[in-house]
Formats: sequence, C-alpha cells, structure tokens
Amino acid sequence: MTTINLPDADVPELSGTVNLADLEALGRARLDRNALEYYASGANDEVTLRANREGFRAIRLRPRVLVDVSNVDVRTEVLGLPLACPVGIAPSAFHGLAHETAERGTARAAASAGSLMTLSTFSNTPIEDVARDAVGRLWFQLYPYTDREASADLVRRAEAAGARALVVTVDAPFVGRREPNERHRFALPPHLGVPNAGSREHLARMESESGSQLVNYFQGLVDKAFTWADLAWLRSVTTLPIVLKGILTAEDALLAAEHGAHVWVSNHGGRQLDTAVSSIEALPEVVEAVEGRVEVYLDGGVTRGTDVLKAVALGARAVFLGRAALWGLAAGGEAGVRRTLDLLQDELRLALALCGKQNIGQVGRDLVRL
Ligand SMILES: Cc1cc2nc3c(=O)[nH]c(=O)nc-3n(C[C@H](O)[C@H](O)[C@H](O)COP(=O)(O)O)c2cc1C
Ligand SMILES: CCCCC(=O)C(=O)O
Repeated sequence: MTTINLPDADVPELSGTVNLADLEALGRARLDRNALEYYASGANDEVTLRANREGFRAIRLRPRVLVDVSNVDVRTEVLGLPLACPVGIAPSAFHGLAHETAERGTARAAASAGSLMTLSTFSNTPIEDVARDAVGRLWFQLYPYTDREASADLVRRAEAAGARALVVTVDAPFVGRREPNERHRFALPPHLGVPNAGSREHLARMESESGSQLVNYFQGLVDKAFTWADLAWLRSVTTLPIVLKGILTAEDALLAAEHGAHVWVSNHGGRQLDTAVSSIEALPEVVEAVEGRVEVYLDGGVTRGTDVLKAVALGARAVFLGRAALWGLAAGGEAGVRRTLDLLQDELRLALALCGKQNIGQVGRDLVRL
C-alpha cells in the first residue's frame, strides 16, 4: 500500500489561471523533457493531434436568444452516475511523471468536483488506493494482456474496488510512433512503479539502449490478437458495463452496439494512427449508427466549454480530458486538476446560457452548423 501524504493544495499560481491554456503553460514548465515529450507528443507528423483541436474550432454554434437563462443547469449522468457536468478524465499512463501524488491527486480532484476518473492499466498507483480517493467516481481502463488470467485479475480487482465500468482500449494493439520519445529514449524514471505491469525490475529487464521504452513495456504485455470474439471472454469475468475506447467509424460503432458495449469515440489524442479522422468529425456517424442503443462518449482536443457543448450537441453523453488533466496535475496536483475541471465547467455554463439553453437536455443537433 502506498502511503503518500497528500498535501493540501497551496499553489498560488493557480489562482491566476483563467483558462486551460494557462494551466497547460504552468504544467509544461514544471516537467522535465522526458515527461513533457511523453505527455505532449502525438504520432508521426501529429496531423491528427492538431486536427482534434481544429475540428472543434471549425464548427460554428447557432445560438438562440430571449430565453430565461438565469438558472443554467449543466448536470448530467453517465451510466447512471450523476456528474456535475459532462466532463470526465480520460485514462492516461504514469501520472507519477506529473506530480508526487500521481493518480491519487487526479482521483481526489475528480471526486471533489463531481466528475469521473478513468484509471489507466499503466498507472503508477495500485487500483485500490486510487479507488479509495475516487469514492465511486471511477472507471477502469484495460489493455488486455496476452496473459488472460492477469487481465481477469485486474478486472476483478477494479470491480471489487468499486469501479463502475470497464473501458477497453481498442486502438492500440501496438504503440503509435511518437518520434520525440524515440529520439530521446523515453523511459520511466526508476522511482516510479507500474503495479499492474509487474515489478520495476521486471520492467527494467524489458528496456533497451535506444528508442521509446514504452514500446518495450507495452509489446511484452499486450495482446495484439484481441478481437470482437474475445469480448465474450471479458463478459465472463465481469458484470461491469463495457465501454470500447478508440472507435472512429459507424461500422465499428454498430458492432460495439451489437455486442452490448458503449462507445468512446477517440483517436487516442492523435498518439496512435496519424492522419486518422478527428474525434469530433467521427462523432456524427457513430451516433447515427448506434441509434441511441448505447451511450457515446468522446475525447480528443477538448479544452473549451464550447468544445464540450459541440460534442454534446452532436450526441456525446460526456467528453473526457486527456492531456488537459495531466497539465493540471503537473501545475498543482489535486488543486491543479480541480482548477482544470472548474474552469471548464464555468466556461460550459456560460456557453450554454449564451446559446439560450437552460440545461444539457436541451442541447441538440440544431445548436451546431458543421
Ligand atoms: C500521456 C498520455 C498517456 C495516455 N495513456 C493512455 C492509457 O494508458 N490508456 C488509454 O486508453 N489511453 C491513454 N491515453 C489516451 C487518452 O485516454 C485520450 O484518448 C487522449 O489523451 C485524448 O486526447 P487529449 O489529450 O487531446 O484530451 C493517453 C494519452 C496521453 C496524452
Ligand atoms: C499505448 C501505450 C500505453 C500508454 C498509452 O496509451 C499512451 O502513451 O498513449
């Protein structure tokens, strides 16, 4: 059991931040090159990384006026869990690179903000410790291992610890080529463990002289032959709802719905297949394909309240923050992530009011012009 004493937040710079770009600048400035390049990079030419942001900007809003917006309500629900607003935290590996509190800082911020944290398989903190801090506001992300029993064990532990859904990442049978990590030999610093991937010594044995060591850690563990047929095996080990993360087409969304899985539209923050379609561009065909049978979520490039609004207008039940949460964590631990969530929620509330909507339920397709 880890015994990090989580310090009460006292990060004076945070109060000067007015948007997520400010938090990003603050967070970036606190990271060394190894961590910064790992968090920031996308695959190859980073076309998809940029497209995620540009995709939101290209969509224009169609506001309505003369509506009573004196009381705007941004609450929603995902899989029956009430959220303060439709924003959760996407799974990302190695929060210990950002802050000493690692995943626990993120979990505490998600819990206190009424949000939801998705915990990566590749966390630096054991599931049970994170679950305690997340107080029920937790999903668990699974990279299915070639060792099925090890995967089943992780799933059972997550379920026992109180995770409310299992998020299976389906866009990463191999790690995308993030060139800065190749060039500068990204590796985990020796003081950080990855409890779900074996001992630190075990990981160290996988390392090589050059290139991204993430590739080595990952390739030794993850099942590249996992297919739709294997979802039945997953069903046999858990009663949790299953969410498939990394869907970008109507064809796969339909298959997911037929398998009873919820759909998380994502291109992994542009870190896997470069030049893949942006998330917000992929969303409409996915929403159309599933015809309301399952819930649809989205991540990739969300940094503004209007981004959240556009995703909801196009049928997403909630959006998730990848890098934005990491920048917040680097900027100020729990308080930094909390600031990230609070600023985004405030922006969303204002945007909703300026669009002439009183609540999330009123946001529909008519709010956007593609
Ligand atoms: C540093 C980093 C680590 C990530 N690790 C994981 C992971 O362990 N599992 C996973 O499913 N997705 C992982 N992702 C992808 C995120 O869940 C998410 O899809 C992506 O970051 C969303 O884009 P955004 O960063 O623009 O918000 C990672 C992303 C980043 C930036
Ligand atoms: C695919 C490699 C595992 C961590 C991860 O998902 C990421 O760095 O994006």
